[in-house]
Amino acid sequence: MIIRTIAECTGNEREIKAPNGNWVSRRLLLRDDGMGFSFHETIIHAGSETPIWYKNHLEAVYCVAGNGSIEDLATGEVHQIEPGVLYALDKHDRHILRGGTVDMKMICVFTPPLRGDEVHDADGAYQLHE
Ligand SMILES: CC(=O)NCC[C@H](N)C(=O)O
Repeated sequence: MIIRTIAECTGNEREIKAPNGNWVSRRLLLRDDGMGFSFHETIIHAGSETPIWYKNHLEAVYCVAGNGSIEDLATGEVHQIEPGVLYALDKHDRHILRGGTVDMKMICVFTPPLRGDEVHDADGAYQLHE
């Protein structure tokens, strides 16, 4: 059994900050934990705008605090995000994630699991690692 706290994933190699400052991700479960997915708490900063395209991963995201929106770039639809809202990128959906008036706290699950040091590339994707 794995027991891990958010404090243990803060201020060390499990905490990854976006190079552009838009988000911080605390990675509670990673590939080496052997669960088959990774599990993160991500803070999306208020007012930020991040184009994302996880072409190599599926991601589910559940909002537990704050507000913002997600724009589906295939349809142009914009969905508001607030606590209790989940979105799942089941089609590797290209999107723009926007922070709202206050920081958003999201719980994120990735499959395949992240190794831990990933940051977005120019397309807003994470690379796959062997
Ligand atoms: C919601 C989202 O994808 N934000 C970017 C960071 C990502 N969740 C991560 O934890 O690496």
